[in-house]
Amino acid sequence: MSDAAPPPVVALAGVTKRYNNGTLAVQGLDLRIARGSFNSLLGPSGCGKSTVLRMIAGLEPPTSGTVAWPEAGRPSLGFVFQDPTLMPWRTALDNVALPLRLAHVPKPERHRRAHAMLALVGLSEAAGSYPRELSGGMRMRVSIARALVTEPELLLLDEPFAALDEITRFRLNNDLLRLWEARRFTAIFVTHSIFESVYLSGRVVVMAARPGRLHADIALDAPARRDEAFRTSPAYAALCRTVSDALEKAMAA
Ligand SMILES: Nc1ncnc2c1ncn2[C@@H]1O[C@H](COP(=O)(O)OP(=O)(O)OP(=O)(O)O)[C@@H](O)[C@H]1O
Repeated sequence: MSDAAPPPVVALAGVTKRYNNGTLAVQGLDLRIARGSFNSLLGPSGCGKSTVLRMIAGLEPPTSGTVAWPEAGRPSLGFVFQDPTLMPWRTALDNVALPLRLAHVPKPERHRRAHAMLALVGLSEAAGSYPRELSGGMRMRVSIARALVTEPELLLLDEPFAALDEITRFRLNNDLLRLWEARRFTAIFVTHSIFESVYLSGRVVVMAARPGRLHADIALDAPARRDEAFRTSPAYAALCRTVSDALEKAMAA
């Protein structure tokens, strides 16, 4: 047995992104993401968080530097956006089943898997409902179920809960954690919220803006199980203070 750390799922090395209009969105970013970890990217508006996520997803090429998959090649990916982007003319079940349909999974099998995912996000009752009949939180649950139905190894989430009220957001934070505990996908979660990043992640990567760069990389020594008791604990408050201090420095940097 070797003591060497396992290779990361994804490794960004010296990644710079300059858009065609000249905006230097990200400069010289080095980032390694461990398998099965839950990571948040936190930073002020415009610091390049979404750009980093899009480069990892392969939706945007870096201008220089590399995005490499050292482990076993590029894993399967799921992407959750801030807007649930559901098809209004399809039921919740059919929206969740869509990636399986695109992958030519036979109908009985895709319905079985879509039903199982809807059950996992607590929406069994809503399988036959259309998006307009669902609340914002329910629509986001459908969107998460759709991203997870193919059982991706890497889940990328770009401020998925930003448009939701705080109570729904807290509930969905818990849902996401329970899904992560059950499935142990690798997660990279973009957020503006210190509280959310600390609640969800084992690691918070704080970015600074203009140009977007890594400012601080904070490992969170928090209980294995995050729940409402953790949210109201002194340990949580102390971790939020640590991350808040780092963010304040990032904004002044
Ligand atoms: N397609 C694009 N073309 C040109 N500039 C872009 C493009 N996408 C993003 N930018 C610019 O790149 C910078 C980083 O944007 P990005 O959306 O990655 O930041 P962010 O940290 O995710 O911001 P926010 O938190 O506000 O969503 C910003 O200055 C933005 O205006």
